[in-house]
Amino acid sequence: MHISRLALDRFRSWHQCVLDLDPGVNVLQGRNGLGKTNIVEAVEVLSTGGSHRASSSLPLIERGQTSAVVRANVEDGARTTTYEITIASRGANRGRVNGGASVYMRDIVGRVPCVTFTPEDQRMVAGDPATRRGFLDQAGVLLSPGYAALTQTFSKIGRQRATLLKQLGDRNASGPDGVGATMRDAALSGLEIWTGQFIEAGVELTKRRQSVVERLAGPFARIYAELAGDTEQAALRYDPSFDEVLAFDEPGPHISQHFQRIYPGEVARGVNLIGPQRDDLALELNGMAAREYASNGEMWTMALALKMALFETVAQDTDVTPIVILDDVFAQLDEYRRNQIMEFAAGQPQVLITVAAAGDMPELPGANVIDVASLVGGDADETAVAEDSGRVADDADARAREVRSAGAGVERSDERSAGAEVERSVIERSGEGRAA
Ligand SMILES: Nc1ncnc2c1ncn2[C@@H]1O[C@H](COP(=O)(O)OP(=O)(O)OP(=O)(O)O)[C@@H](O)[C@H]1O
Repeated sequence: MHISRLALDRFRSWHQCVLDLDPGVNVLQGRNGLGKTNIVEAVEVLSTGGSHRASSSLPLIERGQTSAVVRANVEDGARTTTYEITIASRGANRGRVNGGASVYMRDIVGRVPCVTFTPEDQRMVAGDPATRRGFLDQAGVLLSPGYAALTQTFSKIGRQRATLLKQLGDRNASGPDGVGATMRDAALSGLEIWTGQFIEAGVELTKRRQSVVERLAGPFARIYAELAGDTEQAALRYDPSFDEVLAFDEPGPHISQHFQRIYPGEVARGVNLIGPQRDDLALELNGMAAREYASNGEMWTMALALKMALFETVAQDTDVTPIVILDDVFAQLDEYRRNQIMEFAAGQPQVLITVAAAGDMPELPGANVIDVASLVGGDADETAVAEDSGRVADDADARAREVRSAGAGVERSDERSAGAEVERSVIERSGEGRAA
């Protein structure tokens, strides 16, 4: 599987951009700040519904705009499929396949798997649990069908429950009176219902994550040993907040009792004190917590092994080899580490590399080198648009090319003009939350 054409509208710094990609190695080359990472980030979002450098949709949308669109023509054997996602500042993110019916974006993600390697990957070992949860969620989307929908449901329930906890805390602070007591009773019975739903969705999410970690743990330990030498032993373990799920066949009643014990604390702070939003991954080296024990180099190797384990597991479990993204790894990593990555990436069906200076790049014979500066701007003819939709583009800032997603795929304006598709899919939003 590989992406043959990628089109971005209003995605981060790109107002419009279309680029053709080859199977094998593609190098996106251009000076700092040109938008190279933004391009590969769009692929990551299409693939996993999330980005390693944004925790919400908003930063992904061009400043001042209300939505961004990413489209990709994906080649698989003789078949071309066009995937499109619309990221909205308000309302649900949407998706379409081959210009068909609008669906939730969460129903599209996972179909074009990619694994991204960045110099910041080391943070998965040394950083805070949220970074590791981000990785776990991306792995879940790629390895566990329906995972994105489950995390969305869980987040929604979590927000509702936290709102009730805050309300109860406010009432406690202002002291009970006649009206306050009635409202407090209503909030309490609401809390009981939301707690039940929170436990149900949380247990399901915990089980999914447990299964994902179990699948990654073996390859991770093996790959680490291969990279670092057999004497070092790395291990990956899931450290769930609902640890009752690991201990009991029927964890629900035990978690419920746990919630009763922590009720005063939750009301005082107005937050959900336990649940998958507090999960972590334990990364160990020779039986010790890697965060406190491993050297910088060892942490890097662990992060690399973790990403490679994800790549290998996705390829085996889904029969689709993920696209490999190497974002900025050449400028920021030493030669030994660059070589480790390149050895792994060489020969994969598609590799996207970003690089600022040509001198930072190793010899890559046969690579498709894309000058990113040539995608920025464009002359007046290139910004011409949309005749058949009756829309005349008056977008003086249009910096690149008009694109269109339809059954026939993502097309340049010089192949077929259009534009109304983008607006249409934005309109087809439901009132749901903004995550994937
Ligand atoms: N939502 C947004 N709207 C508009 N511009 C944005 C948005 N998010 C990021 N940018 C801009 O995108 C640019 C950074 O793009 P990107 O990180 O892709 O650069 P790069 O080419 O990878 O650079 P480097 O080589 O330094 O890593 C910055 O100028 C930033 O201000």
